[in-house]
Amino acid sequence: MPAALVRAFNASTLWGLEWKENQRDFKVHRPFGVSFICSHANAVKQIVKCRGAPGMSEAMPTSVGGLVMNPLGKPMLPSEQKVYDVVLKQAAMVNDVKQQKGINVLDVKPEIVSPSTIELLNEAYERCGEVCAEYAKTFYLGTLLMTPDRRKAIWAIYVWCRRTDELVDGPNASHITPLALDRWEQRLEDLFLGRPYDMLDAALSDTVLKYPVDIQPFRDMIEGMRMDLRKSRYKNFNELYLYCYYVAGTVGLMSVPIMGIAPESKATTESVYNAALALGIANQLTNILRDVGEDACRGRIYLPQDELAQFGLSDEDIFAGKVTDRWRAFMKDQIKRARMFFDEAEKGVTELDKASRWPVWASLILYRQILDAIEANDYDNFTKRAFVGKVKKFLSLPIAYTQAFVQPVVTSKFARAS
Ligand SMILES: CC(C)=CCC/C(C)=C/CC/C(C)=C/CC/C(C)=C/[C@@H]1[C@@H](COP(=O)(O)OP(=O)(O)O)[C@]1(C)CC/C=C(\C)CC/C=C(\C)CCC=C(C)C
Ligand SMILES: [Mn+2]
Repeated sequence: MPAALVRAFNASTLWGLEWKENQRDFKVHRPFGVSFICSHANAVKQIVKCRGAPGMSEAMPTSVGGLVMNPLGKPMLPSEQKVYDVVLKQAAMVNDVKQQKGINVLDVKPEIVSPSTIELLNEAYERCGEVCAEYAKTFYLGTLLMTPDRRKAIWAIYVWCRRTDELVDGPNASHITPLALDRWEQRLEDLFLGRPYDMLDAALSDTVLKYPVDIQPFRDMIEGMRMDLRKSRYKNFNELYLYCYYVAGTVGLMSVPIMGIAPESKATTESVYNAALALGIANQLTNILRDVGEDACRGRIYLPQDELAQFGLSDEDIFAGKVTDRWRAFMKDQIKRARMFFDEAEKGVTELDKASRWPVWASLILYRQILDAIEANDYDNFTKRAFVGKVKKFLSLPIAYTQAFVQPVVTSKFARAS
């Protein structure tokens, strides 16, 4: 348990727990600044009491025997706690504005721009759509199921993410220095202030003006790229989780304000953000498992080193690229974990605005099938690239539709087997 601070609080009720430096007592924060010091046992009682209150999310971390547990029922890793703080801040921001203004902040703000600007912006959005279609057919397919306004906003976010990733993965990657990433971050700050540098930035600048999108996940994605520049090994899942948050969990947080939360949803805002975060993490873990061979060719191993060792595997085995029983057993474990994050994400999709559920289900089901494809390749992710064929892709659309609009009778297992 970190000495400084363990927080397991619900931002909407403002109940909180602080682990005191003496490692014995907790400070319990209550709404309106009333707080008190109490023993560990009492603090656990308090937090259990607070979680039992109506409207509390099941996705919230719980405290068991002094350990903060994650939604998967495992003790929370330090990086999970750090990321969870971001989720709470994102959700608290939305809740604050909602309370102050008494409006649904996830509604689109009206456009107040001249016709010529609208024309230029439309062109910029069109270009973003073309880039998305060119680089990511599956995501593009998902965006076609969205309302036109949301589709444009997601294209703009997609393009910014893709350009950010290209800085460290693209053809000029070998020339990219931390300074270049600092400049990219300055450009980001500028576009959030309404000062876009180019057309594609202008589309995002317009999007963040219209939707309540916070800058923090964007900054964090750049941080992920910095991490990619300085690191090619991950000691354990704690380190890998943080990387996955930076480069992919952030996409989930960026997308929620666009997708919108259903006005009739009873879930807490943070539980929806948490599910979106889980979808990003699940996607990235899947990406990593699909690309083991490709990444190894670039000298990169995005797998927890301690878990590899537990299965008697080392870097040399990855570079040798032989599918052995040890490798299969290791992969089974990794796939199981990725699926747990997909399952966690599922809980949040139903809470999204009705019009957004279909595309999100579609992308979830499609991405999850890559894990099935790795299994079908007998875990050979060294020489074979797992992919979902066109027929399966199109068959996923009605399944996603059923999940989104009909009573959700299709379970994750059924969707996987399709
Ligand atoms: C409540 C709830 C479940 C809400 C849904 C929230 C939501 C829409 C989440 C989306 C999560 C998502 C799509 C994450 C993307 C993860 C990802 C693929 C990250 C990639 C990182 C780096 O990986 P790597 O370098 O190993 O991979 P490549 O070989 O380079 O591909 C990224 C490349 C970072 C950049 C991410 C993107 C370019 C994708 C951004 C996608 C969107 C904005 C589209 C989201 C749209 C739909 C329809 C889900
Ligand atoms: Mn990449």
